Amino acid sequence: MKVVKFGGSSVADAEQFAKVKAIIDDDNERKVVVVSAAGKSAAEKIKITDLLINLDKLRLNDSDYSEVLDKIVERFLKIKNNLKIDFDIENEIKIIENNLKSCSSDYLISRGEFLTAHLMAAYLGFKFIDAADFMTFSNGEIDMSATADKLANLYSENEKIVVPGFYGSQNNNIQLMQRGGSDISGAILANILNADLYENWTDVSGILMADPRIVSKCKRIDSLTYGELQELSYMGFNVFQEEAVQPVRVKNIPTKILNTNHPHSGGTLVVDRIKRNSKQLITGIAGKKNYTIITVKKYQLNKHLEILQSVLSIFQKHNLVVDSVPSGTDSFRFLLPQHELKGILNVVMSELKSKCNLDEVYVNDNIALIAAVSTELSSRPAIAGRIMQYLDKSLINIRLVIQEGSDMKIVFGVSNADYEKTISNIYKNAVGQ
Ligand SMILES: Nc1ncnc2c1ncn2[C@@H]1O[C@H](COP(=O)(O)OP(=O)(O)O)[C@@H](O)[C@H]1O
Ligand SMILES: N[C@@H](CC(=O)OP(=O)(O)O)C(=O)O
Repeated sequence: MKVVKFGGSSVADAEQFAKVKAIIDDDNERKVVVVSAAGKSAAEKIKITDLLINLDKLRLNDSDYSEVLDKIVERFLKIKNNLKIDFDIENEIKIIENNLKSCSSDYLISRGEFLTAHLMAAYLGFKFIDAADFMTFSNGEIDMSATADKLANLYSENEKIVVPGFYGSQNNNIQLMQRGGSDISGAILANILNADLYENWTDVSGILMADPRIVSKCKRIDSLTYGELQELSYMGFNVFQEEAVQPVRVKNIPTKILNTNHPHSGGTLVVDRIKRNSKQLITGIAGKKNYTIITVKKYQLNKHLEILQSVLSIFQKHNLVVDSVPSGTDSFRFLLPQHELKGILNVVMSELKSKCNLDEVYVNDNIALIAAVSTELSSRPAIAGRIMQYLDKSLINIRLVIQEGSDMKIVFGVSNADYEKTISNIYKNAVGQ
Protein backbone atom coordinates (compact mmCIF):
# COMPACT_ATOMS: atom_id res chain seq x y z
CA MET A 1 0.00 0.00 0.00
CA LYS A 2 1.22 3.50 -0.83
CA VAL A 3 0.63 6.72 1.07
CA VAL A 4 0.65 9.62 -1.37
CA LYS A 5 0.89 13.29 -0.46
CA PHE A 6 0.04 16.05 -2.91
CA GLY A 7 1.49 19.48 -2.20
CA GLY A 8 -0.34 22.76 -2.69
CA SER A 9 0.90 23.17 -6.25
CA SER A 10 -0.62 19.75 -7.13
CA VAL A 11 -4.11 20.73 -5.94
CA ALA A 12 -4.07 24.42 -6.88
CA ASP A 13 -7.01 24.34 -9.31
CA ALA A 14 -9.35 22.08 -11.29
CA GLU A 15 -6.68 21.26 -13.86
CA GLN A 16 -4.30 20.09 -11.09
CA PHE A 17 -7.08 18.07 -9.42
CA ALA A 18 -7.57 16.20 -12.71
CA LYS A 19 -3.83 15.35 -12.82
CA VAL A 20 -4.05 13.99 -9.27
CA LYS A 21 -7.00 11.77 -10.25
CA ALA A 22 -5.06 10.38 -13.21
CA ILE A 23 -2.13 9.52 -10.91
CA ILE A 24 -4.41 7.83 -8.37
CA ASP A 25 -6.30 5.90 -11.07
CA ASP A 26 -2.99 4.71 -12.50
CA ASP A 27 -2.07 2.63 -9.44
CA ASN A 28 -4.53 0.78 -7.22
CA GLU A 29 -1.99 0.70 -4.38
CA ARG A 30 -2.32 4.48 -3.94
CA LYS A 31 -4.91 4.16 -1.20
CA VAL A 32 -4.11 6.83 1.37
CA VAL A 33 -4.05 10.37 0.00
CA VAL A 34 -2.90 13.41 1.99
CA VAL A 35 -3.44 16.88 0.55
CA SER A 36 -2.19 20.36 1.29
CA ALA A 37 -4.40 23.39 0.74
CA ALA A 38 -4.76 24.57 -2.84
CA GLY A 39 -1.51 26.40 -3.55
CA LYS A 40 0.05 28.32 -6.41
CA SER A 41 -0.31 27.46 -10.09
CA ALA A 42 0.17 29.25 -13.39
CA ALA A 43 -3.24 30.85 -12.90
CA GLU A 44 -3.31 31.20 -9.11
CA LYS A 45 -0.65 33.44 -7.62
CA ILE A 46 -1.40 33.10 -3.91
CA LYS A 47 -1.61 29.99 -1.73
CA ILE A 48 -4.94 29.48 0.03
CA THR A 49 -2.98 29.15 3.28
CA ASP A 50 -1.54 32.65 2.78
CA LEU A 51 -5.00 34.02 2.00
CA LEU A 52 -6.30 32.43 5.21
CA ILE A 53 -3.41 33.89 7.23
CA ASN A 54 -4.32 37.28 5.78
CA LEU A 55 -8.01 36.75 6.54
CA ASP A 56 -7.12 35.82 10.11
CA LYS A 57 -5.12 39.04 10.61
CA LEU A 58 -7.89 41.19 9.16
CA ARG A 59 -10.67 39.68 11.29
CA LEU A 60 -8.54 39.92 14.46
CA ASN A 61 -7.95 43.62 13.71
CA ASP A 62 -11.66 44.16 13.07
CA SER A 63 -10.79 45.19 9.51
CA ASP A 64 -12.86 44.51 6.42
CA TYR A 65 -12.03 40.98 5.27
CA SER A 66 -14.78 40.47 2.70
CA GLU A 67 -12.49 40.73 -0.35
CA VAL A 68 -10.08 38.05 0.94
CA LEU A 69 -12.93 35.80 2.03
CA ASP A 70 -14.59 36.13 -1.39
CA LYS A 71 -11.33 35.18 -3.10
CA ILE A 72 -10.99 32.03 -0.97
CA VAL A 73 -14.61 31.00 -1.54
CA GLU A 74 -14.30 31.66 -5.28
CA ARG A 75 -11.24 29.36 -5.55
CA PHE A 76 -13.05 26.42 -3.96
CA LEU A 77 -16.30 26.97 -5.87
CA LYS A 78 -14.36 27.13 -9.14
CA ILE A 79 -12.77 23.72 -8.49
CA LYS A 80 -16.12 22.21 -7.47
CA ASN A 81 -18.03 23.64 -10.44
CA ASN A 82 -15.36 22.99 -13.10
CA LEU A 83 -15.14 19.33 -12.10
CA LYS A 84 -18.83 19.00 -11.14
CA ILE A 85 -17.88 17.57 -7.76
CA ASP A 86 -20.86 16.32 -5.80
CA PHE A 87 -20.05 17.82 -2.40
CA ASP A 88 -21.85 20.53 -0.45
CA ILE A 89 -18.80 22.78 0.01
CA GLU A 90 -21.13 25.78 0.31
CA ASN A 91 -22.41 24.40 3.60
CA GLU A 92 -18.86 23.78 4.93
CA ILE A 93 -17.93 27.35 3.98
CA LYS A 94 -21.04 28.67 5.76
CA ILE A 95 -19.97 26.84 8.94
CA ILE A 96 -16.52 28.45 8.74
CA GLU A 97 -18.04 31.90 8.13
CA ASN A 98 -20.29 31.46 11.16
CA ASN A 99 -17.24 30.58 13.25
CA LEU A 100 -15.21 33.59 12.12
CA LYS A 101 -16.07 35.71 15.16
CA SER A 102 -14.86 33.27 17.77
CA CYS A 103 -12.65 30.57 16.20
CA SER A 104 -8.93 30.15 16.82
CA SER A 105 -6.33 31.17 14.24
CA ASP A 106 -5.19 27.54 13.92
CA TYR A 107 -8.75 26.43 13.11
CA LEU A 108 -9.18 29.13 10.47
CA ILE A 109 -5.78 28.61 8.79
CA SER A 110 -6.29 24.83 8.71
CA ARG A 111 -9.54 25.21 6.71
CA GLY A 112 -7.57 25.31 3.44
CA GLU A 113 -6.50 21.69 3.87
CA PHE A 114 -9.94 20.74 5.29
CA LEU A 115 -11.87 22.06 2.27
CA THR A 116 -9.32 20.85 -0.30
CA ALA A 117 -9.41 17.34 1.20
CA HIS A 118 -13.22 17.28 1.22
CA LEU A 119 -13.34 18.22 -2.46
CA MET A 120 -10.60 15.74 -3.36
CA ALA A 121 -12.29 12.89 -1.45
CA ALA A 122 -15.59 13.47 -3.27
CA TYR A 123 -13.80 13.82 -6.60
CA LEU A 124 -11.83 10.57 -6.19
CA GLY A 125 -14.75 8.72 -4.58
CA PHE A 126 -12.59 8.11 -1.45
CA LYS A 127 -13.66 8.43 2.18
CA PHE A 128 -12.77 11.70 3.96
CA ILE A 129 -11.10 11.30 7.35
CA ASP A 130 -10.48 14.51 9.28
CA ALA A 131 -6.95 14.81 10.70
CA ALA A 132 -8.49 16.53 13.75
CA ASP A 133 -10.11 13.22 14.67
CA PHE A 134 -6.87 11.25 15.01
CA MET A 135 -3.64 13.29 14.49
CA THR A 136 -2.99 13.93 18.18
CA PHE A 137 -0.68 16.54 19.65
CA SER A 138 0.59 16.34 23.18
CA ASN A 139 2.74 19.20 24.52
CA GLY A 140 3.13 20.56 21.03
CA GLU A 141 4.40 17.28 19.53
CA ILE A 142 2.65 14.45 17.73
CA ASP A 143 1.83 11.57 20.05
CA MET A 144 2.38 8.64 17.69
CA SER A 145 0.74 5.98 19.81
CA ALA A 146 -2.44 8.02 20.53
CA THR A 147 -2.56 8.93 16.83
CA ALA A 148 -2.24 5.27 15.80
CA ASP A 149 -4.94 4.16 18.27
CA LYS A 150 -7.43 6.76 17.10
CA LEU A 151 -6.73 6.08 13.44
CA ALA A 152 -7.31 2.37 13.98
CA ASN A 153 -10.90 3.21 15.02
CA LEU A 154 -11.52 5.23 11.87
CA TYR A 155 -9.66 3.31 9.17
CA SER A 156 -9.92 -0.28 8.06
CA GLU A 157 -7.27 -1.98 5.96
CA ASN A 158 -7.48 -1.48 2.19
CA GLU A 159 -9.88 1.43 2.54
CA LYS A 160 -9.24 4.37 0.24
CA ILE A 161 -9.12 7.65 2.09
CA VAL A 162 -8.25 11.33 1.76
CA VAL A 163 -6.82 13.14 4.80
CA PRO A 164 -6.08 16.87 5.12
CA GLY A 165 -2.44 17.55 6.00
CA PHE A 166 -0.85 20.34 8.06
CA TYR A 167 -2.93 20.00 11.23
CA GLY A 168 -4.13 17.77 14.03
CA SER A 169 -5.67 18.50 17.38
CA GLN A 170 -4.78 18.81 21.02
CA ASN A 171 -7.58 18.46 23.60
CA ASN A 172 -10.15 18.88 20.83
CA ASN A 173 -8.62 22.13 19.60
CA ILE A 174 -7.16 22.31 16.11
CA GLN A 175 -3.39 22.61 16.15
CA LEU A 176 -1.33 23.56 13.10
CA MET A 177 2.02 22.11 12.18
CA GLN A 178 4.75 24.36 10.83
CA ARG A 179 4.57 25.67 7.25
CA GLY A 180 4.97 22.86 4.76
CA GLY A 181 3.63 20.48 7.41
CA SER A 182 1.56 18.29 5.09
CA ASP A 183 4.78 16.41 4.30
CA ILE A 184 4.88 15.52 8.00
CA SER A 185 1.22 14.40 8.03
CA GLY A 186 1.91 12.09 5.09
CA ALA A 187 5.06 10.67 6.68
CA ILE A 188 3.21 9.97 9.95
CA LEU A 189 0.45 8.11 8.08
CA ALA A 190 3.06 6.14 6.12
CA ASN A 191 4.69 5.18 9.42
CA ILE A 192 1.50 4.19 11.26
CA LEU A 193 0.04 2.26 8.32
CA ASN A 194 3.39 0.61 7.47
CA ALA A 195 3.22 1.79 3.88
CA ASP A 196 5.40 0.07 1.29
CA LEU A 197 6.16 3.47 -0.23
CA TYR A 198 5.59 7.14 0.63
CA GLU A 199 5.12 9.26 -2.48
CA ASN A 200 5.46 12.99 -2.15
CA TRP A 201 4.06 14.71 -5.25
CA THR A 202 5.09 18.27 -6.03
CA ASP A 203 5.90 20.49 -9.03
CA VAL A 204 9.51 19.39 -9.63
CA SER A 205 10.70 16.02 -10.93
CA GLY A 206 12.54 15.16 -7.75
CA ILE A 207 15.00 16.97 -5.55
CA LEU A 208 17.63 18.90 -7.43
CA MET A 209 21.19 19.30 -6.20
CA ALA A 210 20.48 22.96 -5.45
CA ASP A 211 17.58 25.40 -5.58
CA PRO A 212 16.60 25.57 -9.26
CA ARG A 213 15.86 29.28 -8.87
CA ILE A 214 19.60 29.77 -8.23
CA VAL A 215 21.19 27.07 -10.40
CA SER A 216 19.42 26.71 -13.70
CA LYS A 217 19.60 23.30 -15.39
CA CYS A 218 20.50 21.84 -12.01
CA LYS A 219 21.09 18.08 -11.87
CA ARG A 220 18.58 15.90 -10.10
CA ILE A 221 19.56 13.82 -7.07
CA ASP A 222 18.37 10.38 -8.18
CA SER A 223 18.74 8.89 -4.74
CA LEU A 224 19.85 10.05 -1.32
CA THR A 225 19.78 8.82 2.26
CA TYR A 226 17.29 9.90 4.94
CA GLY A 227 20.23 11.47 6.81
CA GLU A 228 21.28 13.56 3.82
CA LEU A 229 17.71 14.68 3.19
CA GLN A 230 17.29 15.65 6.83
CA GLU A 231 20.45 17.78 6.75
CA LEU A 232 19.45 19.42 3.46
CA SER A 233 15.91 20.11 4.66
CA TYR A 234 17.22 21.57 7.91
CA MET A 235 19.55 23.82 5.95
CA GLY A 236 16.81 25.27 3.77
CA PHE A 237 15.53 22.82 1.14
CA ASN A 238 11.82 23.48 1.13
CA VAL A 239 10.85 20.56 -1.08
CA PHE A 240 10.48 18.21 1.90
CA GLN A 241 9.90 19.28 5.50
CA GLU A 242 12.78 18.34 7.81
CA GLU A 243 10.44 16.81 10.41
CA ALA A 244 8.89 14.55 7.77
CA VAL A 245 12.10 12.53 7.50
CA GLN A 246 12.08 10.83 10.92
CA PRO A 247 8.69 9.02 10.66
CA VAL A 248 9.71 7.31 7.41
CA ARG A 249 13.33 6.84 8.46
CA VAL A 250 12.56 4.87 11.64
CA LYS A 251 10.52 2.34 9.66
CA ASN A 252 12.77 2.44 6.62
CA ILE A 253 9.87 3.34 4.33
CA PRO A 254 11.23 4.26 0.88
CA THR A 255 10.13 7.74 -0.06
CA LYS A 256 9.85 9.24 -3.53
CA ILE A 257 9.63 12.88 -4.59
CA LEU A 258 7.67 13.04 -7.85
CA ASN A 259 6.19 15.59 -10.24
CA THR A 260 2.39 15.81 -10.59
CA ASN A 261 2.82 17.71 -13.87
CA HIS A 262 5.12 15.02 -15.34
CA PRO A 263 4.30 11.80 -13.48
CA HIS A 264 6.50 9.62 -15.64
CA SER A 265 9.59 11.83 -15.68
CA GLY A 266 11.17 10.07 -12.69
CA GLY A 267 12.04 11.55 -9.34
CA THR A 268 14.20 11.18 -6.26
CA LEU A 269 14.27 8.06 -4.10
CA VAL A 270 15.10 8.42 -0.41
CA VAL A 271 16.43 5.31 1.32
CA ASP A 272 18.57 4.23 4.24
CA ARG A 273 21.85 3.49 2.47
CA ILE A 274 23.30 4.09 -0.96
CA LYS A 275 26.37 2.75 -2.70
CA ARG A 276 27.72 5.73 -4.58
CA ASN A 277 29.94 6.31 -7.51
CA SER A 278 32.86 7.95 -5.68
CA LYS A 279 33.30 10.61 -8.39
CA GLN A 280 30.26 12.42 -7.02
CA LEU A 281 31.66 14.71 -4.30
CA ILE A 282 28.50 16.32 -3.01
CA THR A 283 24.91 15.07 -2.86
CA GLY A 284 23.22 18.44 -2.46
CA ILE A 285 23.65 22.08 -1.52
CA ALA A 286 21.20 24.08 0.60
CA GLY A 287 21.31 27.33 2.45
CA LYS A 288 19.54 30.02 4.36
CA LYS A 289 20.10 33.75 4.65
CA ASN A 290 19.94 36.27 7.47
CA TYR A 291 22.05 34.89 10.27
CA THR A 292 23.94 36.78 12.95
CA ILE A 293 27.23 35.60 14.43
CA ILE A 294 28.09 36.85 17.91
CA THR A 295 31.74 36.13 18.66
CA VAL A 296 32.95 36.17 22.27
CA LYS A 297 36.71 36.08 22.98
CA LYS A 298 38.73 35.52 26.12
CA TYR A 299 42.26 34.21 26.47
CA GLN A 300 41.96 30.45 27.16
CA LEU A 301 38.16 30.65 27.21
CA ASN A 302 37.94 26.87 27.09
CA LYS A 303 39.36 26.84 30.65
CA HIS A 304 36.90 29.47 31.94
CA LEU A 305 33.58 27.73 31.77
CA GLU A 306 32.09 30.15 34.32
CA ILE A 307 32.45 32.89 31.69
CA LEU A 308 30.70 30.74 29.13
CA GLN A 309 27.97 30.10 31.66
CA SER A 310 27.37 33.83 32.15
CA VAL A 311 27.22 34.29 28.35
CA LEU A 312 24.67 31.48 28.07
CA SER A 313 22.56 32.88 30.89
CA ILE A 314 22.20 36.14 28.92
CA PHE A 315 21.07 34.20 25.85
CA GLN A 316 18.66 32.25 28.02
CA LYS A 317 17.26 35.38 29.68
CA HIS A 318 16.33 36.74 26.25
CA ASN A 319 14.92 33.36 25.09
CA LEU A 320 17.34 33.26 22.18
CA VAL A 321 17.42 30.11 20.07
CA VAL A 322 21.01 29.44 19.06
CA ASP A 323 21.52 27.38 15.90
CA SER A 324 25.08 26.25 16.54
CA VAL A 325 28.16 27.17 18.55
CA PRO A 326 31.46 26.57 16.75
CA SER A 327 34.37 27.09 19.16
CA GLY A 328 38.13 27.56 19.38
CA THR A 329 40.54 27.79 22.33
CA ASP A 330 39.96 31.48 22.90
CA SER A 331 36.61 32.06 21.29
CA PHE A 332 33.04 30.84 20.92
CA ARG A 333 30.76 31.91 18.10
CA PHE A 334 27.01 31.85 18.48
CA LEU A 335 25.00 31.52 15.30
CA LEU A 336 21.44 32.80 15.50
CA PRO A 337 18.73 33.57 12.96
CA GLN A 338 18.75 37.37 12.65
CA HIS A 339 15.06 37.71 13.56
CA GLU A 340 15.81 36.27 17.02
CA LEU A 341 17.74 39.44 17.84
CA LYS A 342 15.31 41.91 16.32
CA GLY A 343 15.01 44.91 18.62
CA ILE A 344 17.25 43.43 21.35
CA LEU A 345 20.69 43.13 19.72
CA ASN A 346 22.00 46.29 21.41
CA VAL A 347 20.77 45.19 24.84
CA VAL A 348 22.27 41.70 24.44
CA MET A 349 25.60 43.14 23.29
CA SER A 350 25.83 45.64 26.12
CA GLU A 351 25.00 42.92 28.68
CA LEU A 352 27.65 40.62 27.19
CA LYS A 353 30.20 43.45 27.34
CA SER A 354 29.41 44.57 30.86
CA LYS A 355 28.61 41.30 32.64
CA CYS A 356 30.84 38.57 31.25
CA ASN A 357 34.45 39.68 31.74
CA LEU A 358 35.33 39.01 28.10
CA ASP A 359 38.33 40.37 26.17
CA GLU A 360 36.25 41.04 23.07
CA VAL A 361 32.66 40.69 21.79
CA TYR A 362 31.54 41.50 18.27
CA VAL A 363 28.74 40.91 15.79
CA ASN A 364 28.63 39.93 12.13
CA ASP A 365 25.23 40.49 10.60
CA ASN A 366 23.64 39.50 7.29
CA ILE A 367 25.36 36.14 7.12
CA ALA A 368 24.15 33.35 4.85
CA LEU A 369 24.84 29.73 5.80
CA ILE A 370 25.37 27.29 2.99
CA ALA A 371 25.75 23.56 3.50
CA ALA A 372 27.27 21.02 1.16
CA VAL A 373 25.95 17.61 2.17
CA SER A 374 27.21 14.12 1.40
CA THR A 375 27.67 10.90 3.34
CA GLU A 376 31.12 10.85 1.66
CA LEU A 377 32.24 13.88 3.69
CA SER A 378 32.80 11.94 6.89
CA SER A 379 35.26 9.58 5.20
CA ARG A 380 36.80 12.14 2.81
CA PRO A 381 37.25 15.39 4.77
CA ALA A 382 39.61 16.71 2.05
CA ILE A 383 36.54 17.47 -0.05
CA ALA A 384 36.02 20.49 2.23
CA GLY A 385 39.48 21.88 1.43
CA ARG A 386 38.82 21.47 -2.26
CA ILE A 387 35.58 23.46 -2.06
CA MET A 388 37.26 26.18 -0.01
CA GLN A 389 40.06 26.57 -2.53
CA TYR A 390 37.48 26.88 -5.25
CA LEU A 391 35.49 29.56 -3.37
CA ASP A 392 38.71 31.42 -2.61
CA LYS A 393 39.58 31.50 -6.31
CA SER A 394 36.14 32.96 -7.00
CA LEU A 395 36.93 35.75 -4.50
CA ILE A 396 34.18 34.71 -2.11
CA ASN A 397 35.00 35.82 1.39
CA ILE A 398 34.32 32.86 3.69
CA ARG A 399 33.49 34.18 7.17
CA LEU A 400 33.01 30.82 8.82
CA VAL A 401 33.48 27.11 8.18
CA ILE A 402 31.88 24.43 10.33
CA GLN A 403 32.74 20.79 9.86
CA GLU A 404 32.64 18.17 12.52
CA GLY A 405 34.54 14.95 11.96
CA SER A 406 31.60 12.58 11.90
CA ASP A 407 29.33 15.01 10.14
CA MET A 408 27.96 14.56 6.65
CA LYS A 409 27.88 18.28 6.00
CA ILE A 410 30.20 21.23 5.79
CA VAL A 411 28.71 24.66 6.41
CA PHE A 412 30.13 27.88 4.99
CA GLY A 413 29.18 31.31 6.31
CA VAL A 414 29.34 34.08 3.71
CA SER A 415 27.69 37.48 3.41
CA ASN A 416 24.06 37.47 2.28
CA ALA A 417 25.18 39.22 -0.88
CA ASP A 418 27.37 36.23 -1.81
CA TYR A 419 24.63 33.63 -1.16
CA GLU A 420 23.62 32.82 -4.74
CA LYS A 421 27.21 33.08 -6.03
CA THR A 422 28.46 30.65 -3.37
CA ILE A 423 25.76 28.07 -4.13
CA SER A 424 26.47 28.29 -7.88
CA ASN A 425 30.21 27.93 -7.25
CA ILE A 426 29.94 24.93 -4.95
CA TYR A 427 27.59 23.34 -7.48
CA LYS A 428 29.99 23.90 -10.38
CA ASN A 429 32.84 22.47 -8.33
CA ALA A 430 30.81 19.49 -7.16
CA VAL A 431 29.58 18.43 -10.58
CA GLY A 432 32.88 19.35 -12.24
CA GLN A 433 31.57 21.95 -14.69
N1 LIG B 1 16.83 21.60 -4.30
C1 LIG B 1 15.60 21.73 -4.75
N2 LIG B 1 15.04 20.79 -5.53
C2 LIG B 1 13.78 20.92 -5.99
N3 LIG B 1 13.00 21.98 -5.72
C3 LIG B 1 13.49 22.95 -4.94
C4 LIG B 1 14.81 22.87 -4.41
N4 LIG B 1 15.02 23.98 -3.65
C5 LIG B 1 13.91 24.71 -3.70
N5 LIG B 1 12.97 24.10 -4.48
C6 LIG B 1 11.62 24.63 -4.75
O1 LIG B 1 10.67 23.87 -3.99
C7 LIG B 1 9.44 23.88 -4.70
C8 LIG B 1 8.56 22.71 -4.22
O2 LIG B 1 8.22 22.85 -2.86
P1 LIG B 1 6.79 23.44 -2.41
O3 LIG B 1 6.62 24.83 -2.95
O4 LIG B 1 6.65 23.25 -0.94
O5 LIG B 1 5.83 22.46 -3.24
P2 LIG B 1 4.39 21.89 -2.93
O6 LIG B 1 3.42 22.99 -3.20
O7 LIG B 1 4.25 20.77 -3.90
O8 LIG B 1 4.38 21.40 -1.52
C9 LIG B 1 9.86 23.79 -6.16
O9 LIG B 1 8.91 24.40 -7.00
C10 LIG B 1 11.21 24.53 -6.21
O10 LIG B 1 11.09 25.83 -6.72
N1 LIG C 1 -0.61 24.64 3.21
C1 LIG C 1 0.45 24.63 4.19
C2 LIG C 1 1.00 23.24 4.41
C3 LIG C 1 1.77 22.59 3.30
O1 LIG C 1 2.33 21.51 3.48
O2 LIG C 1 1.79 23.21 2.11
P1 LIG C 1 2.68 22.79 0.80
O3 LIG C 1 2.58 21.31 0.63
O4 LIG C 1 2.04 23.55 -0.31
O5 LIG C 1 4.13 23.22 1.05
C4 LIG C 1 1.50 25.65 3.84
O6 LIG C 1 1.33 26.39 2.87
O7 LIG C 1 2.48 25.77 4.55
